[in-house]
Amino acid sequence: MDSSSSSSELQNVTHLFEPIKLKKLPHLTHYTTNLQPLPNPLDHNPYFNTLHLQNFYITPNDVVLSHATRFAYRTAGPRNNVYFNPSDVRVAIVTCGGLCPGLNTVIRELVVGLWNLYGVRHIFGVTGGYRGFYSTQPVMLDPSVVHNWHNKGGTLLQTSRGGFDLCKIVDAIQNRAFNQVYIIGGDGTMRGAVKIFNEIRERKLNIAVVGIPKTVDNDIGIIDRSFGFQTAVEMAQRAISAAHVEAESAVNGIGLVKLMGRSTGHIALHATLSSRDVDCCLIPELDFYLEGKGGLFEFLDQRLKENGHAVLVVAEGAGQDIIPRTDSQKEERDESGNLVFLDIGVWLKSELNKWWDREHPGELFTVKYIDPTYMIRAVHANATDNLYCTLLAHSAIHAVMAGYTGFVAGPINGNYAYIPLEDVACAKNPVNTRDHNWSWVRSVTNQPDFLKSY
Ligand SMILES: Nc1ncnc2c1ncn2[C@@H]1O[C@H](COP(=O)(O)OP(=O)(O)O)[C@@H](O)[C@H]1O
Ligand SMILES: O=P(O)(O)OC[C@H]1O[C@](O)(COP(=O)(O)O)[C@@H](O)[C@@H]1O
Ligand SMILES: [Mg+2]
Repeated sequence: MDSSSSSSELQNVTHLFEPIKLKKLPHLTHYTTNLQPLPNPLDHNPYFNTLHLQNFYITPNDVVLSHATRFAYRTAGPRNNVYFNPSDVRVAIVTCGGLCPGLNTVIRELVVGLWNLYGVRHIFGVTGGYRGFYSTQPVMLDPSVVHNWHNKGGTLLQTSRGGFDLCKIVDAIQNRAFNQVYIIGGDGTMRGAVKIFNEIRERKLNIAVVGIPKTVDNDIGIIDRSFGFQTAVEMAQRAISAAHVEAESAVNGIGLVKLMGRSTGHIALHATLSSRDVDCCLIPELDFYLEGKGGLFEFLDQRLKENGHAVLVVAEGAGQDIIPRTDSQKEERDESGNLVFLDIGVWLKSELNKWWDREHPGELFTVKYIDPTYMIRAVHANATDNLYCTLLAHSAIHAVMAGYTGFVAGPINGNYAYIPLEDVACAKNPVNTRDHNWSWVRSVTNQPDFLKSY
């Protein structure tokens, strides 16, 4: 008899059955009147034989579970009924914040999906980020305009930071008679999107607002990961590989790579784990120090003695507290209000050189500093990210056509779901330096824990 099925082996798992709460999604019918459900136009789409495909439409019983939070979310996909007549739909698509591989794919798939799946014909791109709503003319988009956009990096709609003027944005949405607004952006953008959604709800307008989370840093919570992240990690690995070659080819060579990661070190962590050439990975979530017992210099000294070279990866937001700043530098912000960082890579390189001259005067030593910052995000998405972008765009379209609003589409435990916009705007996604992933990094690098023992 299989011992795993013996009753003596069974364990009490009642904690698995604690109640799970379903996250409610805002729907246009919650605050507007005279909206009637219509049959889904997919019923007559030659490519989707909805009558013969079993369980084609998602029902209210279909949910995606988040094991971490014990919440259930509505499953993404087409619904039986829609709340927009395709011929009345006027779509606005906007990209905001920094670049991320896959932005153009999402735009392309929104346009093609709306056009081919639902027969929507009035689709516009708002150019240059949030400010574009009130400062530029929207551009008309159709499948012929966007057909090859998935092969291009950046955003062909252009983007920007700052320029968020709630009243002007919602007035412009109203004046241009947009009734579906697709907002692609990061954490800052999602906070703006919540305000736009609330204002539209306040004005009782029949306009759906959806957020499509974009962040190369992977700093948005709840969803499994953001699109473009895998592509960025792949590009980061190339920089690490070059740093390794440079370090190995020098006497006492250090290869230093600075990677993106404003407040989270996911790119640095994943590139470190997948490259295996890294001796130490420094991220914003982990305080570190240079001098003394357990510090970075002591560790590198040892590595150079053992291996003759070392590779150091640092996320841009790491160590910002230990770089000396002038009073004006402490106040400096970008247009969106994000603190302007000092260059941790440049500072570390200079401190490393000073340390070596002090401790090992006259001995050969080289630091090769590689800053691939924009190279890792200014590329088109790889195959996995392109597929992800496509599913995201289609998920967003199905829910908006079904009348949902104030939500974000994204994968949870590998399943596409709809999440209230407000939840996503508040959810950060820091690297947990107390979990097994970080222990794994340390076991790969053997780097210090930087916990001072005195
Ligand atoms: N709290 C906020 N409320 C309203 N708009 C915001 C907020 N934070 C950022 N934004 C706007 O969102 C856009 C993108 O924000 P930013 O932080 O630059 O990039 P990201 O969305 O990629 O994090 C900018 O136009 C910015 O003005
Ligand atoms: O020079 P820019 O365009 O402001 O972008 C730099 C920033 O963009 C980021 O990739 C994050 O951008 P988002 O906040 O737009 O996701 C950070 O890693 C970096 O600090
Ligand atoms: Mg951001």
